[in-house]
Amino acid sequence: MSDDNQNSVLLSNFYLGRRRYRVYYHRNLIVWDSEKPPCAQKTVPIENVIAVQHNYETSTHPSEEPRCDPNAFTIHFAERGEKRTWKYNSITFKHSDVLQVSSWVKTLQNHLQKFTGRPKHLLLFVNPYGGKRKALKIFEKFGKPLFQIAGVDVSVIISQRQNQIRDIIINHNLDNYDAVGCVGGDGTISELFNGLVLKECQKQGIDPDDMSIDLPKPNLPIGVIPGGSTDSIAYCLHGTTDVTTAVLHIIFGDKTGLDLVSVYDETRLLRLFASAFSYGYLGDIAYYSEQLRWMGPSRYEYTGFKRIISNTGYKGEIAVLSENDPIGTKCYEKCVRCSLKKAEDNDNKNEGVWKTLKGKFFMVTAANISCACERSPNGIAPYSHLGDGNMHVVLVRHTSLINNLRLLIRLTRSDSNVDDLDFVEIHQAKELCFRAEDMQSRWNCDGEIQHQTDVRAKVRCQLLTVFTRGAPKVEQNEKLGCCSFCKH
Ligand SMILES: Nc1ncnc2c1ncn2[C@@H]1O[C@H](COP(=O)(O)OP(=O)(O)OP(=O)(O)O)[C@@H](O)[C@H]1O
Repeated sequence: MSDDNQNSVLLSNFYLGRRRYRVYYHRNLIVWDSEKPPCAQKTVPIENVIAVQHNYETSTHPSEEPRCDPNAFTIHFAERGEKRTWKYNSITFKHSDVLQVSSWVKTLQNHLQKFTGRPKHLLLFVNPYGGKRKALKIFEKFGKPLFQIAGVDVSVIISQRQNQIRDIIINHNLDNYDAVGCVGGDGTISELFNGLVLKECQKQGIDPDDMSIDLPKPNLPIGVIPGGSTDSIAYCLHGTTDVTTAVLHIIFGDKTGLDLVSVYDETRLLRLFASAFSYGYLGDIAYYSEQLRWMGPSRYEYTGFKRIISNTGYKGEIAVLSENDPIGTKCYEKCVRCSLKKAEDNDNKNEGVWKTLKGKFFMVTAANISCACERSPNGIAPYSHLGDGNMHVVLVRHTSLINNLRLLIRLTRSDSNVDDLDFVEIHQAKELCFRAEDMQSRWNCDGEIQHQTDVRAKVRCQLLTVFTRGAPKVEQNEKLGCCSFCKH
């Protein structure tokens, strides 16, 4: 914001119904307080304002265009709700002097134009198949009205098959859009960013199968609106799976860098993931639950229970490339660790030391983010950051059924982690290499099944730009979790 905007002052008395309010705008804050008791003051930073509009009078006949009411204007804004959410609110002020009204509207609209990162033309993919199959309803009810108020022109594409979103992104010209987004779960988001990175590779003539090459950064930011079953990526980005919060995060236009991890077999790039890449228990859940999709999200509880009872261990060898970076802080809004990485302008030169670990594992998980979700409020890797250039490799040794249950109970609680269990090891890594021995499981890659077992993976620091203001810190007395088995 320029100094001009910082210093400009507006002060007027407006009416809200019959009550008179003193309203002023100074230093990017809109403040109103009632003149008579009960006194109530409200402050809205301009960055939380969605739109400022003249009011329209309802026409008396359907053929008549609604007429502008020159004596009233509305401020549409966002404010903090419960449990890390944002909610929408609005206030309409009236004044007998039309000049007062138009001066406020003009000034505030001018100030809003300074937020140049706010998207104007959004291409939004809706997956009608994921989660409880309500993604379209979610968009119609929570997304569309807010985007309309904010003046975001949204083009909606409803996906009709698996991988269609990825194919559309790769094969169509997206020059008319300044952002892309989706309503869906982790698999839908994965299609979106896999498509964007491959498109950029095509454009720049880069071979995506060459692991030693830096992958190009897509130039379109992405918006993530939860509409799947687990919605772990949305939860980690926004701190909640509340849809209104996700939509407001797109409208605000604030962005952050998200690491992606590219996974290869011997010859080619298999896929990029943003959340978790998991072998053994969670790989089996992805594989067996896909056949029970008709059950909705509860398929994960059902398959999870069956797999835990079977307590299968898988032998394998894993090598991790680690730098001597300390683990121990959580990733919240305005994360210092992630912003330092951004400033370093990471060039993916992965220096560090390779460590090799062998054994029989109940589960091997590479977590690019904490993988928290509604059912696992801390996630399997609570200290994994959105954009610090590292993944956390969580190794769960094959052990007793009781220990597996201890692990799962810990995962579902908001007051405990898994890192102090003696059969769990966590390694911070920039690269990993896995080789399966004898009996083989599958990999679960952001919820999608990957059948190749012997793989290599490499973190691509802040390859993706996503709309979010980040997840605020959880208050001590806030309860976010429930108790059921979790997919991640
Ligand atoms: N019209 C469609 N018909 C069938 N599959 C589709 C369609 N559109 C998208 N898909 C596929 O649906 C799969 C599931 O989507 P998604 O991952 O978003 O939901 P989910 O698995 O319920 O949620 P989560 O991954 O958060 O647990 C993805 O693999 C996606 O490619």
